[in-house]
Amino acid sequence: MVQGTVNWNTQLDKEWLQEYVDDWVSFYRKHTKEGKLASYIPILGKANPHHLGMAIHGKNGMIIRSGDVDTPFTIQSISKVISFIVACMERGVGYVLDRVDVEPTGEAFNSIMHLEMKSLNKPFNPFVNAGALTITSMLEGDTATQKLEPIYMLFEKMLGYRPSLNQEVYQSEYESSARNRAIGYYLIETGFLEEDLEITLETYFKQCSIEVTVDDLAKIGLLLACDGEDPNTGEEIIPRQIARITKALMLTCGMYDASGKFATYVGIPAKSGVSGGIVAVAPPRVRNQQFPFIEGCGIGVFGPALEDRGNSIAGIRLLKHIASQWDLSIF
Ligand SMILES: NC(=O)CC[C@H](N)C(=O)O
Repeated sequence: MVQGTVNWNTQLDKEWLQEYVDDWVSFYRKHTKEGKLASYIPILGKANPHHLGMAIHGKNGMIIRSGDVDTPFTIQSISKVISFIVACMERGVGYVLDRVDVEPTGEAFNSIMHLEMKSLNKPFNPFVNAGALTITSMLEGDTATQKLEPIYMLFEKMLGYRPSLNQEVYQSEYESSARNRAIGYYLIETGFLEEDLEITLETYFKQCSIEVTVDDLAKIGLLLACDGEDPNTGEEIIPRQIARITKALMLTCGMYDASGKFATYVGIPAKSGVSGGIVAVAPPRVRNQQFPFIEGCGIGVFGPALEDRGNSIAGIRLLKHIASQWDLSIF
């Protein structure tokens, strides 16, 4: 990366950054060949495995988009970030964290084995399925529609529009739900589920089936980079304490059992989903003023070919490259 007195704010800077990012995206697109589509939800297995797209939204208003940015995809596990935030806003942080822990598992997101093996005091964290189902079960309301409404309202505030549900993906998840049901029954038996299992699963599968784009993820990332304050108006959309806990959880548990490696080699909070999305949060940095997006940015990535942990294979490598080029690590 060329350094010097560049302030990375002008049109020329933008063109320059755009060229770099286009090169990186087309280079890492080749890595999609090494990944596999998630097929345990049959419809996700129909995505184009060679897609790779990225959007970066900076606090300074700069937006860089590259690759397959116009393909919508379902948000999947990234919705666990939103349901966690909504649950904390509705019930209070204390209530939520009394019932779901904040520890990484080192196991797959949908592992059942670890629930019993590690003598469950409470589900390990809000981003593994056991924790996410518990969180969804505590959302206010008696029906899935009522529970989802505050989630949609938060999306609307963050994105500037109300995203829609992909009915086909919802149906596909519903029809292949044996493992999530098994986790749900375990949560009933251990007393963690606060709502009827059918309503919880309907809400959970619907929150996972909300359709977004890389720009939407980048906006969510930017809002978290700004500790929950709208970067344009300064309005508090997510209380600061909740935004900060969310980022800590993303860093420690957001990339499933690859979270340690992601924290080590990329060094920013992120959350992925099995449809191939990743939202990453680059908070403002105080050092190295010569780098772009020094005031902070949100990054949205989409690349449906996954590595064996369930994260976008090309997406992770692309983020690792950008983080090292632009010195994004928070450490
Ligand atoms: N990791 C994911 O994105 C998983 C979400 C998916 N809906 C599931 O529950 O299995």
